[in-house]
Amino acid sequence: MSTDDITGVILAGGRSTRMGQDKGVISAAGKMLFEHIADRLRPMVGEILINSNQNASIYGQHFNVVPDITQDYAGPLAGMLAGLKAINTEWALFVPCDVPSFPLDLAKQFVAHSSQHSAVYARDALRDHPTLCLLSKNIIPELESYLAQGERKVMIFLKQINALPVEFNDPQAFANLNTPADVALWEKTLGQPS
Ligand SMILES: Nc1nc2c(ncn2[C@@H]2O[C@H](COP(=O)(O)OP(=O)(O)OP(=O)(O)O)[C@@H](O)[C@H]2O)c(=O)[nH]1
Repeated sequence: MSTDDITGVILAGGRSTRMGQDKGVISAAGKMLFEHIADRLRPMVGEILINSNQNASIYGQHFNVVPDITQDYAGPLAGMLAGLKAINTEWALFVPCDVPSFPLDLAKQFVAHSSQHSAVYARDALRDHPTLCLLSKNIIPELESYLAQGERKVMIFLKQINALPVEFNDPQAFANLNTPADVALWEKTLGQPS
């Protein structure tokens, strides 16, 4: 599998209630959060899409925007379904808009482990990070039926489809920015422009 076989999908479809405004477009360390994600993602994929349910006029200046198909904020899996249905490649690499220091070798490690699996996801020594995952389009029917049953949990779905966890060493890489305080800390520590 080459980078051209993978579309990067930035997951920015949540409500951002803890942040108080759409996380994807807040400014941090000189750029909007989704731009930090896109810059990191760009070398890993052939094309980038953004899953979002708001601010399409901002995201749309940079990338194609794909809103959720399912109703009522059904969680990140809704964004994954929308992304998988929109891509022109077999594979989608999903990264949330609020994990700006995600591993630089994310796609490389996922691809190295994907030959026997239609789904792989990240974990570190402490926890699973199921919203960072590489999924094949062929899981769409299972995902549709899971969501149609009213189920929402990403990790349970990934287990159900026998997704493979791929371990990464640095838990810091998965720092998740949910609040303005998280953003301020990230800017101070990891987010300084080099
Ligand atoms: N498409 C889509 N993505 C979602 C939804 N809810 C959360 N996400 C995404 O899932 C990832 C983790 O989101 P959370 O931080 O748990 O939820 P959030 O809505 O962004 O923020 P809070 O309202 O503060 O919980 C982010 O990339 C979100 O954009 C949803 O209903 N639809």
